[in-house]
Amino acid sequence: MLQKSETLATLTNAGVFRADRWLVRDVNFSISPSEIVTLIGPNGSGKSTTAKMALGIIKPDAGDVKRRDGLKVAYVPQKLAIDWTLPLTVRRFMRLTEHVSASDAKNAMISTGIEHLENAEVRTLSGGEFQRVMLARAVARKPDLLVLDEPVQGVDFTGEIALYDLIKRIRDELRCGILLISHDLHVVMAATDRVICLNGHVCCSGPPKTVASSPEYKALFGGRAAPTLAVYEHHHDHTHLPDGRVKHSDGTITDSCHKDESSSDV
Ligand SMILES: Nc1ncnc2c1ncn2[C@@H]1O[C@H](COP(=O)(O)OP(=O)(O)OP(=O)(O)O)[C@@H](O)[C@H]1O
Repeated sequence: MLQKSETLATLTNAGVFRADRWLVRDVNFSISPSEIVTLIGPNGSGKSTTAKMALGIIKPDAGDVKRRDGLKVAYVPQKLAIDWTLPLTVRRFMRLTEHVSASDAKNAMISTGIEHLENAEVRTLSGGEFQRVMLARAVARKPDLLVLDEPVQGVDFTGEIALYDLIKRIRDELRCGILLISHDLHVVMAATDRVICLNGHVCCSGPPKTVASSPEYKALFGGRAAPTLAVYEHHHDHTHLPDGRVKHSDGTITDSCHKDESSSDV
């Protein structure tokens, strides 16, 4: 277990093996209080699997995952299995399955701007409203680590910026670490401290490049968002074999995704 003053979660060479293959392998990163880390990568690259390791939902088959002692986590998954034929108000949904006080639920609704939806039926909400309700529900738990899997799905561009602004504000208010998952390079994003690019393993990681000078982005996201908007460019030019080795676009196979680090050409 990590001590109170240390990082919230640390993954060291962590990997998950299922159905005769590594879903992710050799994942190394940590997340600290008040830090926003974004996992990006194509579909099926292991973003959700990695986040679930950080949360403790999945145990690593290789390497190690350490979480701070007593860490309180909240997770907004990509999909929710809820029977929407049942009538359910936002107020009830906020406290369903969680030990959340009425006042914490109310405060979370206020801080996420959904107070006016308190008596609305969940099944009638728009995509963007539902995302906010999900976020409010997670915030009400006052987590140390908040994991949001594709938080902007179904949200338009203007709504995306508002949602990212909100995520940043939540980080400032709760001083929690936030692990975001996105497969969309174009929305990597106004408030990210660090980007981790996954493709079965960590391809690269670091602070996102600022694209404040790009007129297309300014036009899309507006002057206020442009200075903090970032994009991370990366080309996935290799695939991962079931045994963990890497096949490059020229057909060579090595142990590492960066060819110059290892070469066992076949
Ligand atoms: N329990 C499991 N058994 C076998 N394969 C699995 C299991 N869970 C996930 N996978 C596979 O592992 C890969 C990574 O899945 P994961 O959900 O982590 O990807 P992702 O990067 O979050 O994808 P997306 O962007 O599509 O949400 C996928 O190919 C998926 O089909």
